[in-house]
Amino acid sequence: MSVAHPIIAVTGSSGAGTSTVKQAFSDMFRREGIRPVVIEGDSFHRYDRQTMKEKTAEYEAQSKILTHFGPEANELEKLEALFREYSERGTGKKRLYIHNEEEGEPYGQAPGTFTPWEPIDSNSHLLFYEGLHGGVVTDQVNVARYVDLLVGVVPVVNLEWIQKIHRDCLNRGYSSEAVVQIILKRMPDYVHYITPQFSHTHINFQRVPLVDTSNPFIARDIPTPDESKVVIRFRDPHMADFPYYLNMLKDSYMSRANTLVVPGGKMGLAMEIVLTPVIHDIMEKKRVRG
Ligand SMILES: Nc1ncnc2c1ncn2[C@@H]1O[C@H](COP(=O)(O)OP(=O)(O)OP(=O)(O)O)[C@@H](O)[C@H]1O
Ligand SMILES: O=C(CO)[C@H](O)[C@H](O)COP(=O)(O)O
Repeated sequence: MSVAHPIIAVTGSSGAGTSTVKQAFSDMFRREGIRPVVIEGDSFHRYDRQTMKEKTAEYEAQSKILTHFGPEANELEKLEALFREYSERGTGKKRLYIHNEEEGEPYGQAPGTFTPWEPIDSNSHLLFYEGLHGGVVTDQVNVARYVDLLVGVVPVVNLEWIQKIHRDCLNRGYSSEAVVQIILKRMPDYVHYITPQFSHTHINFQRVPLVDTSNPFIARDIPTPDESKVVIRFRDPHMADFPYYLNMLKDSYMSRANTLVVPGGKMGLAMEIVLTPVIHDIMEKKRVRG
């Protein structure tokens, strides 16, 4: 945690919608005049796509499993070191993992490769992380302890899978069968390294569909925002101004003392209403400290 160099992290599984939520944050940052340094979680993968394929085969030959959810396929020590360095000095290094042709074009790089490490803007107001491991804690690393605001994005799992299958087939060139195989293979790492993070988060946004998603593997469409609700859970209810939220968000209600439910179509607005005061507070403390 750092008053001078705060870190905001959005953590969630692959297909949860963290990239979509990143857009909501970038709108808030723009409106508030905040200059973030943006870190993508996938840039901390340990291997490029070709090496990952080779390593996966080596693991399988030894009856072991290597997946992008677990510590062996990610440089979690480097992620922790970046968060530590940023929170102490506001400096560090970043790179990108290129998923497809479109992402690679500006860099002249092929899908499945990394851009070179480069120093981050040393005049940023805060670090914003979006990805798989923003709140990870293992025997070796504790990334969560450096994060000033940790937000979980967690659709119920059937919806998460539908979103992943759609995105990977449409934008990343995978077949639906290949995505199902990846989901299956990642399950142990999902349980051990992804879900425990949602106990460290300050706020979770969980999208719950109101249409039948009982067989996510044949679903043709992602349930729309209007076909869903969003459950927003605060670890510390004292950080929440529930009367304000209930007043601002039509048709919202509380389902528990620390939990707000809003219509799915209001997810963006709810994020803005809930998170803008928290971000203001972080920036105000930074300003007062000078
Ligand atoms: N609230 C939402 N309502 C409708 N569709 C959504 C919502 N959030 C995400 N999606 C859809 O789900 C898919 C996955 O979302 P997104 O790419 O943001 O996931 P991600 O968590 O960033 O995945 P990865 O970490 O693998 O990049 C996208 O097709 C996106 O349009
Ligand atoms: O979603 C993921 C992790 O968040 C991807 O599976 C991972 O980044 C590997 O990507 P690719 O299959 O494009 O090489």
